[in-house]
Amino acid sequence: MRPSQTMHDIIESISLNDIPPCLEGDVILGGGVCGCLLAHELLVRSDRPVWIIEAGGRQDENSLDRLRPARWLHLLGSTDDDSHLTQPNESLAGRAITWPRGRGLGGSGRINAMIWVPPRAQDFQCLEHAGLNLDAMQIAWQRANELFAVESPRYLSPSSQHLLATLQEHPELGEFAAYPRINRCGQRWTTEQLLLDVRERDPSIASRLGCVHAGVQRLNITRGSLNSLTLRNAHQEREIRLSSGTRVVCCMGALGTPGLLVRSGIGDPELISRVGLTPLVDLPAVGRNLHDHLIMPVVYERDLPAFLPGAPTDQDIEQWEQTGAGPLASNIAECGGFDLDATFQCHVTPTDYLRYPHHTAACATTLGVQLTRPQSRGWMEPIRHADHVQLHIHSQYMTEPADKAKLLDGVGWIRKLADVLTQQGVLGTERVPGRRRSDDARLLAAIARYAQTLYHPGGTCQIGNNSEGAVTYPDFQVPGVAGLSIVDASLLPEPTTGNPTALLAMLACYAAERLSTSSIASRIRC
Ligand SMILES: Cc1cc2nc3c(=O)[nH]c(=O)nc-3n(C[C@H](O)[C@H](O)[C@H](O)COP(=O)(O)OP(=O)(O)OC[C@H]3O[C@@H](n4cnc5c(N)ncnc54)[C@H](O)[C@@H]3O)c2cc1C
Repeated sequence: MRPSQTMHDIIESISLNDIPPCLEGDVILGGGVCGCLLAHELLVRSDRPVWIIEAGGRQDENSLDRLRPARWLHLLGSTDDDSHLTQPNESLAGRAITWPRGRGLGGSGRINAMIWVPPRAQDFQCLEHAGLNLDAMQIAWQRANELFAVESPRYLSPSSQHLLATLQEHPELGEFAAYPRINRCGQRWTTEQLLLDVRERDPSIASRLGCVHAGVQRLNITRGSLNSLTLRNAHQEREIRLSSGTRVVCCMGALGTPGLLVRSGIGDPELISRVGLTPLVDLPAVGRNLHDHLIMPVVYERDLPAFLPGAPTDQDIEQWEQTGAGPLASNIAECGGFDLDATFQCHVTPTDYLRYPHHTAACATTLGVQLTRPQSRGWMEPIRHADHVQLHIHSQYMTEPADKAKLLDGVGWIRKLADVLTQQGVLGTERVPGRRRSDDARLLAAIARYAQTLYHPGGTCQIGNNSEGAVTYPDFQVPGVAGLSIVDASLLPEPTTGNPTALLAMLACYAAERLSTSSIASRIRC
Protein backbone atom coordinates (compact mmCIF):
# COMPACT_ATOMS: atom_id res chain seq x y z
CA MET A 1 0.00 0.00 0.00
CA ARG A 2 1.39 3.42 -0.94
CA PRO A 3 0.70 6.43 1.27
CA SER A 4 -1.23 8.27 -1.42
CA GLN A 5 -3.69 5.37 -1.64
CA THR A 6 -4.87 5.53 1.96
CA MET A 7 -6.44 7.67 4.58
CA HIS A 8 -7.78 10.52 2.47
CA ASP A 9 -11.24 9.59 3.56
CA ILE A 10 -12.93 11.28 6.50
CA ILE A 11 -15.89 10.68 8.76
CA GLU A 12 -18.69 13.05 7.76
CA SER A 13 -20.11 15.12 10.60
CA ILE A 14 -23.77 15.84 11.22
CA SER A 15 -24.58 19.50 11.72
CA LEU A 16 -26.18 20.76 14.91
CA ASN A 17 -29.48 21.36 13.07
CA ASP A 18 -29.77 17.77 11.98
CA ILE A 19 -29.33 15.86 15.23
CA PRO A 20 -32.42 14.47 16.93
CA PRO A 21 -33.78 16.49 19.91
CA CYS A 22 -33.10 13.56 22.25
CA LEU A 23 -30.04 11.29 22.16
CA GLU A 24 -29.79 7.73 23.37
CA GLY A 25 -26.95 5.20 23.58
CA ASP A 26 -23.37 6.19 24.40
CA VAL A 27 -22.56 9.88 23.92
CA ILE A 28 -18.85 10.67 23.74
CA LEU A 29 -17.85 14.28 24.24
CA GLY A 30 -14.61 14.98 22.33
CA GLY A 31 -13.39 12.75 19.50
CA GLY A 32 -9.68 12.79 20.29
CA VAL A 33 -7.20 9.97 20.86
CA CYS A 34 -9.31 8.43 23.63
CA GLY A 35 -12.73 9.51 22.30
CA CYS A 36 -12.46 7.84 18.87
CA LEU A 37 -10.82 4.74 20.34
CA LEU A 38 -13.55 4.40 22.96
CA ALA A 39 -16.26 4.99 20.33
CA HIS A 40 -14.79 2.20 18.21
CA GLU A 41 -14.62 -0.24 21.08
CA LEU A 42 -18.15 0.52 22.29
CA LEU A 43 -19.47 0.15 18.73
CA VAL A 44 -17.94 -3.27 18.25
CA ARG A 45 -18.78 -4.52 21.76
CA SER A 46 -22.44 -3.55 22.03
CA ASP A 47 -25.42 -2.88 19.82
CA ARG A 48 -26.12 0.60 21.19
CA PRO A 49 -25.91 3.80 19.13
CA VAL A 50 -22.70 5.78 19.68
CA TRP A 51 -22.52 9.54 19.26
CA ILE A 52 -19.34 11.62 19.15
CA ILE A 53 -19.67 15.36 19.72
CA GLU A 54 -16.46 16.99 18.51
CA ALA A 55 -15.71 20.71 18.44
CA GLY A 56 -13.13 20.64 15.63
CA GLY A 57 -14.43 20.25 12.08
CA ARG A 58 -12.80 19.30 8.78
CA GLN A 59 -9.61 21.20 8.12
CA ASP A 60 -8.90 20.31 4.53
CA GLU A 61 -6.23 22.95 4.12
CA ASN A 62 -3.84 20.99 6.36
CA SER A 63 -4.56 17.54 5.02
CA LEU A 64 -1.16 16.94 3.41
CA ASP A 65 0.81 18.28 6.34
CA ARG A 66 -1.22 16.03 8.62
CA LEU A 67 -0.28 12.96 6.64
CA ARG A 68 3.43 13.76 6.21
CA PRO A 69 5.16 13.07 9.54
CA ALA A 70 8.01 15.56 9.02
CA ARG A 71 5.49 18.40 8.74
CA TRP A 72 3.92 18.04 12.19
CA LEU A 73 5.54 21.18 13.57
CA HIS A 74 3.88 23.14 10.75
CA LEU A 75 0.50 22.12 12.18
CA LEU A 76 1.09 23.94 15.45
CA GLY A 77 -0.81 27.21 15.37
CA SER A 78 -2.87 26.00 12.35
CA THR A 79 -6.63 25.45 12.25
CA ASP A 80 -5.97 21.91 13.58
CA ASP A 81 -4.57 23.38 16.79
CA ASP A 82 -6.77 24.70 19.58
CA SER A 83 -3.81 26.48 21.04
CA HIS A 84 -3.84 27.42 24.77
CA LEU A 85 -1.57 29.79 26.65
CA THR A 86 -0.43 29.18 30.21
CA GLN A 87 -0.19 31.95 32.77
CA PRO A 88 3.34 33.38 33.18
CA ASN A 89 5.62 30.86 34.88
CA GLU A 90 7.77 32.20 37.67
CA SER A 91 10.41 29.52 37.26
CA LEU A 92 10.50 30.08 33.49
CA ALA A 93 11.59 33.72 33.73
CA GLY A 94 7.95 34.84 33.68
CA ARG A 95 7.29 33.25 30.29
CA ALA A 96 3.78 32.20 29.31
CA ILE A 97 4.00 28.98 27.27
CA THR A 98 1.84 27.93 24.34
CA TRP A 99 0.20 24.54 24.84
CA PRO A 100 -0.98 23.15 21.49
CA ARG A 101 -4.02 20.81 21.56
CA GLY A 102 -5.32 19.06 18.46
CA ARG A 103 -8.94 19.59 17.38
CA GLY A 104 -11.06 17.50 15.04
CA LEU A 105 -11.56 13.72 15.00
CA GLY A 106 -8.31 12.15 16.22
CA GLY A 107 -7.74 15.11 18.59
CA SER A 108 -4.13 15.82 19.48
CA GLY A 109 -3.25 12.69 17.47
CA ARG A 110 -3.81 14.91 14.39
CA ILE A 111 -0.90 17.18 15.25
CA ASN A 112 1.37 15.20 17.55
CA ALA A 113 4.87 13.82 17.01
CA MET A 114 3.58 10.23 16.59
CA ILE A 115 6.06 8.73 19.09
CA TRP A 116 4.93 5.46 20.68
CA VAL A 117 6.60 4.63 23.98
CA PRO A 118 5.17 1.53 25.72
CA PRO A 119 4.20 2.11 29.35
CA ARG A 120 6.60 0.82 32.01
CA ALA A 121 5.80 -1.27 35.08
CA GLN A 122 5.62 1.92 37.13
CA ASP A 123 2.87 3.32 34.89
CA PHE A 124 0.74 0.22 35.41
CA GLN A 125 1.47 0.26 39.16
CA CYS A 126 0.33 3.86 39.43
CA LEU A 127 -3.03 2.97 37.86
CA GLU A 128 -3.28 -0.19 39.96
CA HIS A 129 -2.82 1.99 43.03
CA ALA A 130 -5.68 4.13 41.72
CA GLY A 131 -7.94 1.06 41.74
CA LEU A 132 -7.54 -0.46 38.25
CA ASN A 133 -7.04 -4.20 37.84
CA LEU A 134 -3.56 -5.22 36.68
CA ASP A 135 -4.62 -8.33 34.72
CA ALA A 136 -7.35 -6.41 32.92
CA MET A 137 -4.83 -3.66 32.11
CA GLN A 138 -2.54 -6.25 30.51
CA ILE A 139 -5.40 -7.45 28.33
CA ALA A 140 -6.29 -3.85 27.41
CA TRP A 141 -2.63 -3.18 26.57
CA GLN A 142 -2.64 -6.09 24.11
CA ARG A 143 -5.78 -4.72 22.51
CA ALA A 144 -4.26 -1.21 22.25
CA ASN A 145 -1.24 -2.67 20.47
CA GLU A 146 -3.47 -4.53 18.03
CA LEU A 147 -5.47 -1.42 17.22
CA PHE A 148 -2.54 0.99 16.87
CA ALA A 149 -0.28 -1.52 15.06
CA VAL A 150 2.56 1.02 15.20
CA GLU A 151 5.38 0.67 12.71
CA SER A 152 9.16 0.89 12.74
CA PRO A 153 10.55 4.11 11.32
CA ARG A 154 10.75 4.20 7.53
CA TYR A 155 13.34 6.94 7.69
CA LEU A 156 16.13 7.89 10.10
CA SER A 157 18.25 10.93 9.34
CA PRO A 158 22.03 10.35 9.06
CA SER A 159 22.35 12.36 12.27
CA SER A 160 20.09 9.96 14.21
CA GLN A 161 21.72 6.90 12.65
CA HIS A 162 25.21 7.95 13.76
CA LEU A 163 24.02 8.91 17.20
CA LEU A 164 22.15 5.63 17.81
CA ALA A 165 25.02 3.51 16.54
CA THR A 166 27.37 5.25 18.99
CA LEU A 167 25.09 5.25 22.02
CA GLN A 168 24.13 1.63 21.56
CA GLU A 169 27.80 0.81 22.17
CA HIS A 170 27.53 2.50 25.59
CA PRO A 171 24.70 0.74 27.42
CA GLU A 172 26.04 2.09 30.73
CA LEU A 173 24.76 5.54 29.66
CA GLY A 174 21.18 4.45 29.03
CA GLU A 175 18.90 2.66 26.65
CA PHE A 176 18.43 4.33 23.25
CA ALA A 177 16.39 3.32 20.20
CA ALA A 178 14.51 4.64 17.21
CA TYR A 179 10.95 5.32 18.35
CA PRO A 180 8.15 3.19 16.91
CA ARG A 181 5.75 5.56 15.14
CA ILE A 182 1.99 5.93 15.10
CA ASN A 183 2.07 5.64 11.31
CA ARG A 184 0.84 3.39 8.51
CA CYS A 185 3.13 3.13 5.52
CA GLY A 186 5.04 6.19 6.63
CA GLN A 187 2.05 8.45 7.11
CA ARG A 188 0.27 9.68 10.23
CA TRP A 189 -2.41 7.40 11.60
CA THR A 190 -5.02 8.63 14.07
CA THR A 191 -7.80 6.94 16.01
CA GLU A 192 -10.30 8.46 13.53
CA GLN A 193 -9.05 5.79 11.15
CA LEU A 194 -10.54 3.07 13.39
CA LEU A 195 -13.98 4.49 12.63
CA LEU A 196 -13.26 4.64 8.90
CA ASP A 197 -12.04 1.05 8.97
CA VAL A 198 -15.14 -0.21 10.75
CA ARG A 199 -17.29 1.60 8.21
CA GLU A 200 -15.54 -0.26 5.43
CA ARG A 201 -15.48 -3.59 7.24
CA ASP A 202 -18.99 -3.61 8.61
CA PRO A 203 -21.34 -0.81 7.50
CA SER A 204 -24.11 -2.12 9.78
CA ILE A 205 -21.96 -1.42 12.86
CA ALA A 206 -20.92 1.96 11.49
CA SER A 207 -24.58 2.89 10.87
CA ARG A 208 -24.94 3.15 14.67
CA LEU A 209 -22.31 5.93 14.77
CA GLY A 210 -23.18 9.62 14.55
CA CYS A 211 -20.53 12.37 14.67
CA VAL A 212 -21.75 15.84 15.48
CA HIS A 213 -19.66 18.91 14.76
CA ALA A 214 -20.29 21.13 17.78
CA GLY A 215 -18.66 22.31 20.97
CA VAL A 216 -20.08 21.06 24.26
CA GLN A 217 -20.89 24.09 26.36
CA ARG A 218 -22.56 22.60 29.40
CA LEU A 219 -23.86 19.45 31.03
CA ASN A 220 -27.31 20.14 32.48
CA ILE A 221 -27.88 18.25 35.71
CA THR A 222 -31.10 17.78 37.65
CA ARG A 223 -31.25 15.98 40.98
CA GLY A 224 -27.84 14.40 40.52
CA SER A 225 -28.50 13.05 37.03
CA LEU A 226 -27.58 14.41 33.63
CA ASN A 227 -30.62 15.34 31.60
CA SER A 228 -29.34 17.37 28.65
CA LEU A 229 -26.32 18.86 26.89
CA THR A 230 -25.94 22.40 25.64
CA LEU A 231 -24.10 22.34 22.32
CA ARG A 232 -22.83 25.26 20.30
CA ASN A 233 -21.48 25.93 16.83
CA ALA A 234 -20.52 29.21 15.18
CA HIS A 235 -24.17 30.08 14.51
CA GLN A 236 -26.33 28.75 17.30
CA GLU A 237 -26.68 27.07 20.66
CA ARG A 238 -28.99 24.04 21.13
CA GLU A 239 -30.04 22.00 24.10
CA ILE A 240 -30.21 18.28 23.38
CA ARG A 241 -32.04 15.99 25.78
CA LEU A 242 -30.63 12.64 26.89
CA SER A 243 -32.99 9.71 27.22
CA SER A 244 -33.04 7.30 30.11
CA GLY A 245 -30.30 4.67 29.84
CA THR A 246 -27.93 6.99 27.97
CA ARG A 247 -24.32 7.24 29.12
CA VAL A 248 -22.16 10.34 28.59
CA VAL A 249 -18.37 10.02 28.54
CA CYS A 250 -16.12 13.11 28.64
CA CYS A 251 -13.07 12.62 26.40
CA MET A 252 -12.21 16.28 25.88
CA GLY A 253 -8.68 16.00 27.17
CA ALA A 254 -6.78 17.31 30.18
CA LEU A 255 -7.82 20.92 29.54
CA GLY A 256 -11.25 20.46 27.93
CA THR A 257 -12.78 18.06 30.45
CA PRO A 258 -12.22 20.08 33.66
CA GLY A 259 -13.38 23.18 31.76
CA LEU A 260 -16.70 21.52 30.93
CA LEU A 261 -17.17 20.24 34.48
CA VAL A 262 -16.63 23.68 35.99
CA ARG A 263 -18.97 25.38 33.46
CA SER A 264 -21.56 22.79 34.50
CA GLY A 265 -21.21 23.47 38.23
CA ILE A 266 -19.05 20.41 39.06
CA GLY A 267 -15.92 21.24 41.04
CA ASP A 268 -14.79 23.44 43.89
CA PRO A 269 -17.98 25.21 45.06
CA GLU A 270 -16.09 28.31 46.15
CA LEU A 271 -14.31 28.79 42.81
CA ILE A 272 -17.51 28.09 40.90
CA SER A 273 -19.51 30.65 42.88
CA ARG A 274 -16.72 33.18 42.50
CA VAL A 275 -17.30 33.24 38.72
CA GLY A 276 -21.06 33.61 39.13
CA LEU A 277 -22.06 30.01 38.37
CA THR A 278 -24.16 27.71 40.57
CA PRO A 279 -22.19 24.92 42.23
CA LEU A 280 -24.08 21.63 41.83
CA VAL A 281 -21.60 18.87 42.65
CA ASP A 282 -18.88 19.33 45.26
CA LEU A 283 -15.65 17.91 43.74
CA PRO A 284 -12.83 20.25 44.82
CA ALA A 285 -10.14 18.30 42.95
CA VAL A 286 -11.47 19.23 39.48
CA GLY A 287 -8.68 21.14 37.67
CA ARG A 288 -6.04 20.32 40.28
CA ASN A 289 -3.05 17.91 40.03
CA LEU A 290 -2.13 19.35 36.60
CA HIS A 291 1.16 17.86 35.40
CA ASP A 292 3.24 18.12 32.25
CA HIS A 293 6.69 17.14 31.00
CA LEU A 294 9.01 20.12 30.64
CA ILE A 295 11.83 19.60 28.12
CA MET A 296 15.19 21.38 28.18
CA PRO A 297 16.74 21.39 24.69
CA VAL A 298 20.53 21.03 24.61
CA VAL A 299 21.54 22.03 21.08
CA TYR A 300 24.75 20.91 19.33
CA GLU A 301 26.42 21.94 16.11
CA ARG A 302 26.69 19.30 13.40
CA ASP A 303 28.82 18.87 10.35
CA LEU A 304 25.99 17.66 8.08
CA PRO A 305 23.59 19.33 5.65
CA ALA A 306 20.62 20.95 7.43
CA PHE A 307 17.61 18.66 7.82
CA LEU A 308 14.71 19.50 5.45
CA PRO A 309 15.66 23.14 4.99
CA GLY A 310 12.48 24.71 3.63
CA ALA A 311 9.60 23.23 1.64
CA PRO A 312 9.90 19.55 0.60
CA THR A 313 11.51 18.99 -2.79
CA ASP A 314 9.71 17.19 -5.62
CA GLN A 315 12.11 14.31 -5.08
CA ASP A 316 11.21 14.03 -1.36
CA ILE A 317 7.52 14.10 -2.19
CA GLU A 318 7.86 11.48 -4.89
CA GLN A 319 9.89 9.20 -2.64
CA TRP A 320 7.37 9.48 0.17
CA GLU A 321 4.41 8.95 -2.19
CA GLN A 322 6.00 5.91 -3.81
CA THR A 323 7.44 4.20 -0.74
CA GLY A 324 6.31 5.97 2.44
CA ALA A 325 9.99 6.64 3.16
CA GLY A 326 12.52 9.45 2.77
CA PRO A 327 12.90 12.63 4.83
CA LEU A 328 9.15 13.39 4.77
CA ALA A 329 8.61 10.18 6.76
CA SER A 330 10.79 11.51 9.58
CA ASN A 331 8.82 12.55 12.64
CA ILE A 332 11.73 14.88 13.59
CA ALA A 333 11.90 13.43 17.12
CA GLU A 334 13.13 10.23 15.52
CA CYS A 335 14.81 8.52 18.43
CA GLY A 336 15.54 8.81 22.12
CA GLY A 337 15.99 6.92 25.31
CA PHE A 338 16.08 6.75 29.07
CA ASP A 339 18.87 6.71 31.62
CA LEU A 340 19.28 3.45 33.52
CA ASP A 341 16.60 4.08 36.15
CA ALA A 342 14.35 6.08 33.80
CA THR A 343 14.61 9.27 35.82
CA PHE A 344 15.20 11.14 32.54
CA GLN A 345 14.05 10.75 28.97
CA CYS A 346 16.04 12.20 26.08
CA HIS A 347 14.47 13.07 22.72
CA VAL A 348 16.82 13.49 19.77
CA THR A 349 16.05 15.70 16.77
CA PRO A 350 18.26 16.35 13.72
CA THR A 351 17.42 20.07 14.07
CA ASP A 352 17.88 23.10 16.28
CA TYR A 353 14.79 22.40 18.42
CA LEU A 354 14.46 26.05 19.41
CA ARG A 355 14.41 27.41 15.86
CA TYR A 356 13.04 24.66 13.62
CA PRO A 357 10.95 24.85 11.39
CA HIS A 358 11.19 28.64 11.18
CA HIS A 359 14.97 28.98 10.74
CA THR A 360 16.26 25.89 9.01
CA ALA A 361 19.51 26.95 7.40
CA ALA A 362 21.81 26.01 10.28
CA CYS A 363 22.59 22.36 10.89
CA ALA A 364 22.21 21.11 14.45
CA THR A 365 21.24 18.13 16.58
CA THR A 366 19.23 18.59 19.76
CA LEU A 367 19.22 16.30 22.76
CA GLY A 368 16.16 17.38 24.74
CA VAL A 369 15.97 16.19 28.34
CA GLN A 370 12.96 15.90 30.61
CA LEU A 371 12.19 14.46 34.02
CA THR A 372 9.97 11.45 33.55
CA ARG A 373 8.14 12.02 36.84
CA PRO A 374 8.18 15.66 37.85
CA GLN A 375 6.61 16.29 41.25
CA SER A 376 5.42 19.85 40.64
CA ARG A 377 1.69 20.22 40.15
CA GLY A 378 -0.29 23.06 38.64
CA TRP A 379 -3.98 23.88 38.59
CA MET A 380 -6.68 25.43 36.46
CA GLU A 381 -8.46 28.50 37.77
CA PRO A 382 -11.92 29.52 36.57
CA ILE A 383 -12.00 33.17 35.51
CA ARG A 384 -15.07 35.08 34.38
CA HIS A 385 -14.80 36.99 31.11
CA ALA A 386 -17.63 39.14 29.79
CA ASP A 387 -19.87 36.33 28.51
CA HIS A 388 -18.06 33.13 29.41
CA VAL A 389 -15.92 31.35 32.00
CA GLN A 390 -12.42 30.25 31.01
CA LEU A 391 -9.95 28.13 32.94
CA HIS A 392 -6.55 29.79 33.32
CA ILE A 393 -3.61 27.38 33.27
CA HIS A 394 -1.17 27.66 36.17
CA SER A 395 1.38 25.09 35.06
CA GLN A 396 3.67 25.67 38.05
CA TYR A 397 6.67 23.99 36.39
CA MET A 398 9.55 23.33 38.80
CA THR A 399 7.79 24.75 41.84
CA GLU A 400 9.04 21.67 43.73
CA PRO A 401 12.74 22.28 44.46
CA ALA A 402 13.48 18.58 43.79
CA ASP A 403 12.44 19.05 40.15
CA LYS A 404 14.98 21.83 39.67
CA ALA A 405 17.77 19.79 41.19
CA LYS A 406 16.89 16.73 39.10
CA LEU A 407 16.64 18.66 35.86
CA LEU A 408 20.14 20.00 36.50
CA ASP A 409 21.27 16.37 36.88
CA GLY A 410 19.45 15.63 33.63
CA VAL A 411 21.49 18.24 31.76
CA GLY A 412 24.57 16.65 33.35
CA TRP A 413 23.50 13.26 31.92
CA ILE A 414 23.05 14.81 28.45
CA ARG A 415 26.54 16.28 28.64
CA LYS A 416 27.96 12.84 29.51
CA LEU A 417 26.25 11.44 26.40
CA ALA A 418 27.54 14.37 24.38
CA ASP A 419 31.12 13.82 25.53
CA VAL A 420 31.02 10.32 24.02
CA LEU A 421 29.27 11.54 20.89
CA THR A 422 31.72 14.41 20.41
CA GLN A 423 34.71 12.07 20.72
CA GLN A 424 33.22 9.95 17.92
CA GLY A 425 32.64 13.06 15.77
CA VAL A 426 28.85 12.66 15.99
CA LEU A 427 28.26 16.02 17.69
CA GLY A 428 30.04 19.37 17.53
CA THR A 429 30.09 22.23 20.03
CA GLU A 430 27.22 22.73 22.49
CA ARG A 431 25.38 25.80 21.24
CA VAL A 432 22.59 25.99 23.88
CA PRO A 433 22.94 26.41 26.83
CA GLY A 434 26.69 26.37 26.01
CA ARG A 435 29.45 24.87 28.18
CA ARG A 436 30.26 28.26 29.66
CA ARG A 437 27.00 27.79 31.56
CA SER A 438 28.13 25.07 33.93
CA ASP A 439 27.34 26.23 37.47
CA ASP A 440 23.80 25.61 38.80
CA ALA A 441 22.72 29.24 38.84
CA ARG A 442 23.61 29.86 35.19
CA LEU A 443 22.17 26.54 34.08
CA LEU A 444 18.90 27.25 35.90
CA ALA A 445 18.76 30.63 34.19
CA ALA A 446 19.20 28.86 30.84
CA ILE A 447 16.46 26.35 31.71
CA ALA A 448 14.18 29.23 32.68
CA ARG A 449 14.84 30.84 29.31
CA TYR A 450 14.73 27.84 26.96
CA ALA A 451 12.70 24.98 28.48
CA GLN A 452 9.48 24.09 26.64
CA THR A 453 6.36 22.01 27.14
CA LEU A 454 6.56 18.49 25.74
CA TYR A 455 2.77 18.73 25.17
CA HIS A 456 1.71 16.16 27.78
CA PRO A 457 -0.73 17.84 30.20
CA GLY A 458 -2.75 15.46 32.34
CA GLY A 459 -4.13 14.77 35.80
CA THR A 460 -6.87 17.42 36.12
CA CYS A 461 -9.70 14.94 36.88
CA GLN A 462 -7.60 12.19 38.35
CA ILE A 463 -8.87 8.67 38.77
CA GLY A 464 -8.70 7.03 42.17
CA ASN A 465 -10.52 5.47 45.03
CA ASN A 466 -12.80 7.48 47.21
CA SER A 467 -10.06 9.84 48.35
CA GLU A 468 -9.94 13.61 48.46
CA GLY A 469 -7.88 13.95 45.30
CA ALA A 470 -10.03 11.80 43.01
CA VAL A 471 -12.55 13.23 40.57
CA THR A 472 -13.26 9.93 38.81
CA TYR A 473 -13.75 6.52 40.41
CA PRO A 474 -11.93 3.41 39.12
CA ASP A 475 -15.11 2.44 37.23
CA PHE A 476 -14.68 5.80 35.35
CA GLN A 477 -17.85 7.30 36.89
CA VAL A 478 -17.95 10.83 38.23
CA PRO A 479 -19.41 10.62 41.75
CA GLY A 480 -22.57 12.62 42.27
CA VAL A 481 -23.57 12.70 38.57
CA ALA A 482 -25.40 9.57 37.42
CA GLY A 483 -24.60 8.79 33.80
CA LEU A 484 -21.31 10.72 33.57
CA SER A 485 -17.88 9.14 33.05
CA ILE A 486 -14.44 10.46 32.06
CA VAL A 487 -11.87 8.72 29.83
CA ASP A 488 -8.94 10.85 28.72
CA ALA A 489 -5.57 12.25 29.82
CA SER A 490 -7.22 14.17 32.66
CA LEU A 491 -7.48 10.84 34.54
CA LEU A 492 -3.71 10.25 34.85
CA PRO A 493 -2.77 10.50 38.55
CA GLU A 494 0.90 10.99 37.61
CA PRO A 495 2.82 11.85 34.45
CA THR A 496 3.51 8.79 32.29
CA THR A 497 7.15 7.71 32.24
CA GLY A 498 7.43 8.22 28.48
CA ASN A 499 5.12 9.80 25.92
CA PRO A 500 1.52 9.24 27.01
CA THR A 501 -0.41 8.00 23.95
CA ALA A 502 0.41 4.33 24.48
CA LEU A 503 -0.80 4.37 28.09
CA LEU A 504 -3.89 6.39 27.14
CA ALA A 505 -4.72 3.85 24.43
CA MET A 506 -4.51 1.11 27.06
CA LEU A 507 -6.71 3.15 29.40
CA ALA A 508 -9.37 3.72 26.71
CA CYS A 509 -9.45 -0.02 25.86
CA TYR A 510 -9.72 -0.85 29.57
CA ALA A 511 -12.53 1.69 30.02
CA ALA A 512 -14.40 0.34 26.99
CA GLU A 513 -14.40 -3.11 28.51
CA ARG A 514 -15.58 -1.79 31.89
CA LEU A 515 -18.23 0.53 30.47
CA SER A 516 -19.67 -2.00 28.06
CA THR A 517 -20.19 -4.50 30.86
CA SER A 518 -21.20 -2.01 33.57
CA SER A 519 -24.66 -2.06 35.05
CA ILE A 520 -27.55 0.13 34.09
CA ALA A 521 -26.83 2.08 37.32
CA SER A 522 -23.98 3.85 35.51
CA ARG A 523 -26.44 5.37 33.05
CA ILE A 524 -28.89 8.21 33.13
CA ARG A 525 -32.07 7.68 35.14
CA CYS A 526 -35.05 9.81 34.24
C1 LIG B 1 2.05 18.89 19.53
C2 LIG B 1 1.87 17.62 20.31
C3 LIG B 1 2.82 16.59 20.19
C4 LIG B 1 2.65 15.41 20.91
N1 LIG B 1 3.48 14.36 20.66
C5 LIG B 1 3.21 13.16 21.22
C6 LIG B 1 3.95 12.02 20.84
O1 LIG B 1 4.79 12.06 19.96
N2 LIG B 1 3.69 10.84 21.47
C7 LIG B 1 2.74 10.75 22.45
O2 LIG B 1 2.59 9.69 23.03
N3 LIG B 1 2.00 11.83 22.81
C8 LIG B 1 2.19 13.01 22.19
N4 LIG B 1 1.41 14.09 22.50
C9 LIG B 1 0.40 13.94 23.55
C10 LIG B 1 -0.87 13.18 23.09
O3 LIG B 1 -1.23 13.55 21.77
C11 LIG B 1 -2.00 13.52 24.08
O4 LIG B 1 -1.58 13.15 25.37
C12 LIG B 1 -3.28 12.77 23.74
O5 LIG B 1 -3.73 13.13 22.47
C13 LIG B 1 -4.35 13.09 24.76
O6 LIG B 1 -5.49 12.37 24.40
P1 LIG B 1 -6.94 12.82 24.89
O7 LIG B 1 -7.90 11.87 24.28
O8 LIG B 1 -6.90 13.01 26.35
O9 LIG B 1 -7.14 14.29 24.27
P2 LIG B 1 -7.08 14.79 22.78
O10 LIG B 1 -6.48 13.80 21.88
O11 LIG B 1 -6.44 16.14 22.83
O12 LIG B 1 -8.62 14.96 22.38
C14 LIG B 1 -9.51 15.87 22.98
C15 LIG B 1 -10.60 16.17 21.95
O13 LIG B 1 -11.67 16.86 22.61
C16 LIG B 1 -12.14 17.88 21.76
N5 LIG B 1 -12.79 18.90 22.58
C17 LIG B 1 -12.19 19.71 23.51
N6 LIG B 1 -13.10 20.54 24.03
C18 LIG B 1 -14.29 20.24 23.43
C19 LIG B 1 -15.63 20.75 23.56
N7 LIG B 1 -15.94 21.75 24.41
N8 LIG B 1 -16.60 20.20 22.82
C20 LIG B 1 -16.34 19.16 21.96
N9 LIG B 1 -15.10 18.67 21.78
C21 LIG B 1 -14.09 19.19 22.53
C22 LIG B 1 -10.87 18.38 21.06
O14 LIG B 1 -11.20 19.10 19.87
C23 LIG B 1 -10.12 17.08 20.82
O15 LIG B 1 -10.47 16.51 19.58
C24 LIG B 1 1.55 15.27 21.80
C25 LIG B 1 0.61 16.29 21.93
C26 LIG B 1 0.75 17.46 21.18
C27 LIG B 1 -0.29 18.54 21.30
